[in-house]
Amino acid sequence: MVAPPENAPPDNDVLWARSLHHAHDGAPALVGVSLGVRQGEIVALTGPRGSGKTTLLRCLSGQLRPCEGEVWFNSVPVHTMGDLARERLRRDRFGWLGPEPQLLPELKVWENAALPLLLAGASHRSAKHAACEWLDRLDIGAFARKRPASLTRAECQRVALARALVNVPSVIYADEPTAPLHRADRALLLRTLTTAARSHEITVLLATDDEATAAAADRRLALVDGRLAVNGASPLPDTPEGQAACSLSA
Ligand SMILES: Nc1ncnc2c1ncn2[C@@H]1O[C@H](COP(=O)(O)OP(=O)(O)OP(=O)(O)O)[C@@H](O)[C@H]1O
Repeated sequence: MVAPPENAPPDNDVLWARSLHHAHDGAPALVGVSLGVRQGEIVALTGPRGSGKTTLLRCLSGQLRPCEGEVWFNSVPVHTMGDLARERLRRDRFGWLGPEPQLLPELKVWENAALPLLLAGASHRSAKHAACEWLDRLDIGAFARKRPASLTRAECQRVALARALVNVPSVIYADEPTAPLHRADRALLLRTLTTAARSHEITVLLATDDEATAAAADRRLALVDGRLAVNGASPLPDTPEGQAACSLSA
């Protein structure tokens, strides 16, 4: 039997971070953020513009290596992984949904939605089948053979959600996913995301400054100036006590 790594996190958290610090060009964006998230939880990450939400999602998803601190996914250290391993992890186990759909204009809608499966080596036929199922659920199945340029922005955002869900990832990082949408489109996108997450036990980290969007989550975490606040109180200092109290698992 392989011994667990030293200082490994509790194994009941799918995602766990300890004392994350990150600075952009010397300006601090995250200051001692520690958290743990259980499988299947939907957690809203709230806070004003510039409070560090995107930076935290990027560190947790392995897109950005934090200046200091640890990120663990299913008890595997992400912060020490090489670039290739992190890319594979992001492709196979994580989904990303940002405020912009970022679709590839030369690909058809279904190909955009199927991209994570195609990149992972799934057959064309099974990837298309899975992508079209999600597109149907999002009421855009009729556009499967079109190019993104012929869709509205809200429809493109639904394609981006289908792409995030298509390989049924362990974790979806959603960064202000409803920000560019009108109210009805927001509701459909959120409903599909949360329904899919609950039925497939997908963990969701949802960064938002929109109250209605945050209300769809099981729990909230507030970031203020790169620090986590606890229950709306002032952010705790970056001490062992503060880190412990900041843990989402507490
Ligand atoms: N690539 C970057 N280069 C330089 N500074 C950055 C970069 N990304 C973020 N920042 C700065 O880091 C801080 C945190 O930004 P971040 O985008 O993480 O916050 P946010 O809460 O997601 O805000 P927003 O809602 O505006 O995206 C801000 O002061 C921002 O200006």
